[in-house]
Parts: sequence; C-alpha cells; structure tokens
Amino acid sequence: MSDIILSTSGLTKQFGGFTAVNDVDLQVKRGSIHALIGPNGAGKTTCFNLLTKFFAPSRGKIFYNGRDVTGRRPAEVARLGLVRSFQISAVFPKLTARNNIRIALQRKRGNSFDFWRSERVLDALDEEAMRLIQAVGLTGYSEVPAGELSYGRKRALEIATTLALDPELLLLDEPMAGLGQEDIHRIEALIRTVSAERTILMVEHNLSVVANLSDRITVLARGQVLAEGDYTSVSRDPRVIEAYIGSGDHHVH
Ligand SMILES: Nc1ncnc2c1ncn2[C@@H]1O[C@H](COP(=O)(O)OP(=O)(O)OP(=O)(O)O)[C@@H](O)[C@H]1O
Repeated sequence: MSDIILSTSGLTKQFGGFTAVNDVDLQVKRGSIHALIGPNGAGKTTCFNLLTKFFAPSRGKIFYNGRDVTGRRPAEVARLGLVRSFQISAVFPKLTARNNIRIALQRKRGNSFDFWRSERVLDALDEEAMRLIQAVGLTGYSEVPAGELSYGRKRALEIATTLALDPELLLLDEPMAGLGQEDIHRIEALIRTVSAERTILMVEHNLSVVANLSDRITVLARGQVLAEGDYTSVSRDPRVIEAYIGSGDHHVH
C-alpha cells in the first residue's frame, strides 16, 4: 500500500475569471496530521471543498488511495473512507448526544427495513455510541440535548458523529473556530488521540495548534502552494512570513 493516501495534481478552481486554487499538487502521507494554512483568502476553504467533492475542480485530479476520485460524488468518497467533519449545525440540537451519534452510526450502516426491527442491532449501536461518547470525553453528557452542550462539547460531539463513519482520512475544517482556550486544549488533545488510527487533514487558523499537532504543513497563498514542511521550517520561511504580513494577517509569529 502506498505511503500517500491522498494526492492532487494540478488542482485548479476558477470562479468566473478568478483563480481561487491554482495548480495545487498536494501529497498527504498515510497516518500523518497534515495542515493546510495560509493567510485570509489563500484558497484553503476552496481547496478543502474540492477535496471533499463539494466543488468540482476546473482542472486537475484528486487521487485517494491510488484511485482517481475526481469525478466521484461526495457520498461516494465518504463511503471510500474520506470523510469531512460537518458543521455544528449538522448536529440535531433537540436530540441527546447519544442519539446524535446513533443516527450517525445508522447512516453508516444504511437503513434497511430489517435493521429497524432488530433489537440486537440497536443494542450494538448503543454500545458503539457509548464507546464514541467516551472516546471524545463526553462521558456524563450522553443524555444531554446537543443544543445544551457548551461550544467545545458540541465540537467534540461533532467529531464523534464524524468518527461514527470510521473515516480512514478525516478532513477537519477549522476545528478550533469559535472555541475558547480551554476547549482548544481539549479538542487539540482529542484530535491527537483520534489521529492514532487514521490520517487527518485540517484547515486551521490557530497556528499554535497547527504547530503542536501537524507532522506536515502546506502553506497556500493566492491559491498556490507557497511552502511545505514541518512547522519550524515553514514558519521561518521568508516567503511565508511575507505572505502573512502582506495580507495583514500577523499571526504566523
Ligand atoms: N463561491 C465563490 N465564488 C467566487 N469567489 C470565491 C468563492 N469562494 C471563494 N472565492 C474566492 O476565492 C478566494 C479564496 O477563498 P477561500 O475561502 O478558499 O480562502 P481561505 O484561504 O479559506 O480564506 P479564509 O482564511 O479567509 O477562510 C477568495 O478570494 C474568495 O473571495
């Protein structure tokens, strides 16, 4: 099996005459935590949306486990194991944490008629749901409606519903967005824990989190790959520093 789980070649996305992602060659190593960073407007979110098939590229190809998935639909790549985290709004606020996870687990298995009638399957789902609750540190909150959880716990629940799909490659879109310092530490630890069994690719603005978690970092600027490497090397790269300063986005230091 190849060392590279996900790669792109010449990935390009144009909106009208504007090129948001320009000829990006990306290689994500199996088992790594890989971060996509860059100043505002660099094309990170667009790139993420291309990888998760929310957008079709204007040019270029995406390979997942050696397979060309460029033309595949989002649900298809999700079934192959490439799963994006969903926004918090995708969590049903009135349902308990446990039931939200159960629904995610049911989605993975598919809703066959038999399935609904089998007590045994439902019990197995409950067991699996409780395992995930524990894994993301929500023990004691399983019966709390998702809407009443703190922001950080909602994020943990959202990660749990994504893990319910058992992704081989987990794509996280700004997992720290909107979190306070304490929750950031908690979610950071959670990402490290769940990375043990899978590959993680994340877009993240919080550079201290990126520094702590990432094995490899790709820096985008104006839609192109500007630099690549570990945090020490990219944060010292004069082109990276200049791109952040030029954009008025000073937090690379
Ligand atoms: N649907 C769209 N239509 C037109 N232009 C778009 C669209 N989506 C993104 N863009 C433009 O593409 C560029 C890259 O945007 P993108 O959101 O990918 O950047 P980003 O690196 O994620 O930025 P940020 O850090 O601010 O979230 C921006 O100039 C943006 O205005």
